[in-house]
Amino acid sequence: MSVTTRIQAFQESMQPTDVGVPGPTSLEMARGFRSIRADPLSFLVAVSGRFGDLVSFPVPGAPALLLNDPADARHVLQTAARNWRKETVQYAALARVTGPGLLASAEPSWIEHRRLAAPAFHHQRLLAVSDQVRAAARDAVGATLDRSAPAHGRTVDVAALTHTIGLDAVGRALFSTDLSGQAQALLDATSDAAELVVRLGRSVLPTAAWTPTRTNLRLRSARRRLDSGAAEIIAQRRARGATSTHGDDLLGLLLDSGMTDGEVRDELVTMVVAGHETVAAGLAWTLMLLAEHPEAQDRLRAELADHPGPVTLLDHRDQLPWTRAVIDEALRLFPPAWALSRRSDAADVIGGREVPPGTLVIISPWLMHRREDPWTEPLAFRPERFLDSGAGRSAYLPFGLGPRLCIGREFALGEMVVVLAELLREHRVTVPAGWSRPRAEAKVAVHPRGGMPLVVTRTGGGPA
Ligand code: HEM
Repeated sequence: MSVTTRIQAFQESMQPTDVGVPGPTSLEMARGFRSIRADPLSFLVAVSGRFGDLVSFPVPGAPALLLNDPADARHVLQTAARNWRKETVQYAALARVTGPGLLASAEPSWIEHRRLAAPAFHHQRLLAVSDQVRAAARDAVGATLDRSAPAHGRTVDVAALTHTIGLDAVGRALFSTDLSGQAQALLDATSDAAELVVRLGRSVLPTAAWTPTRTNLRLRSARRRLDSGAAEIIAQRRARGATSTHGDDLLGLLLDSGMTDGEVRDELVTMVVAGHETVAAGLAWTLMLLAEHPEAQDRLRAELADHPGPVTLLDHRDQLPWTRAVIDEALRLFPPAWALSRRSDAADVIGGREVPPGTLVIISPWLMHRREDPWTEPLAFRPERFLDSGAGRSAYLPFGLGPRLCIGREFALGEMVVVLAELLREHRVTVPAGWSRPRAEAKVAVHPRGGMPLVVTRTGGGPA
């Protein structure tokens, strides 16, 4: 190929592919670059308001589309899932921390690891670890609030509290390990890694992992710290020895599966990253909504009073329907996973348009959950929506859809119910004087910027 032909081919590959879908121009994107980066959630809301359910972004090469029609999302994530893989910048960035673990893997062989891990999330196992999750919640609530929540109330950053519980619950339930010795180091390393992953996922030019940029160096340091945490957990378990098996928790299943230590490490770090930040953020927003809606909180406390026995990770929709509806509605308004991305292997039809191989799509639960159809008054907090017929469920995907649906869904929902029960049975949360909501910041999870300061008051049990 001549130099001129090569230059022409390069120039063509740098042109956006027009598939006849409206969207912002390159100039608009360039002008809005800083604000888009600072607040991608508002950007997504603005472009879908302006261009509708299918929006095209002016990127070089194959099309990049934002899909906000529930039927299109279902097509990509479920019906045609085989054609839409996780081969995207976001997942490549995540894989720099987690390796090709379950969450980031774009390979069809992901299914083998999913099958190996699945028994750790089966119903029987979740029932068995309910005590551990309850203990994680009780210990953290006790340590934070017994000191600091007198009868007249005290302001507490509940986001920090839910982070501690989230990490401890993963450690106890999935690895039968007390992570408290390395909790701060793991929390710091995962939050550093998460921040850097987001930065890499949003950067315009991909940087090779070996280039000594500041981000790469910091990422390497976070990864080293996570590696050493994971290595310690694996070594401790191996040191216990195995009679016939290493145990029936997730770590035992992985060690018995014949995976290499490197592969076990990837799954372990995946579960730490995917399993604590999301639940912690979801709980912090749930507590905020309950503090803003005291009547909903009183109803929840009354429901708990009618159910004095220990709460398990399962059966809460029957036993504590209001509590569960509150969680469902909080995950609608503040879905921790705010954007899912996929790339097509082969040509397909999306929203009636033919799209070529290599098309990137972004599906945002944050946007989908704010659609006026089917959600009436979508910004209002109304847990009742989830008590009845299931209206709106087609546009509800806090845990994704299809074969890549969150493996930790039942664990996460159960953990959230357990934590609310442990905290709110004997405490009330209210908003501090001069309250304004923390900004929703889109990192790996949508989390409250600067924490979630709420006033926690001891009630001594029963509705406040
Ligand atoms: C409220 C809490 C949680 C939310 C909102 C959430 C959300 C999600 C979503 C949306 C996906 C699909 C991503 C995609 O399709 O691109 C996902 C996948 C995943 N989640 Fe969760 N998650 C939560 C809790 C957890 C927990 C507690 C764990 C583990 C302990 C976990 C582990 C995973 C894993 C391993 C995957 C990848 C599954 C696969 O591809 O086979 N998540 N999660």
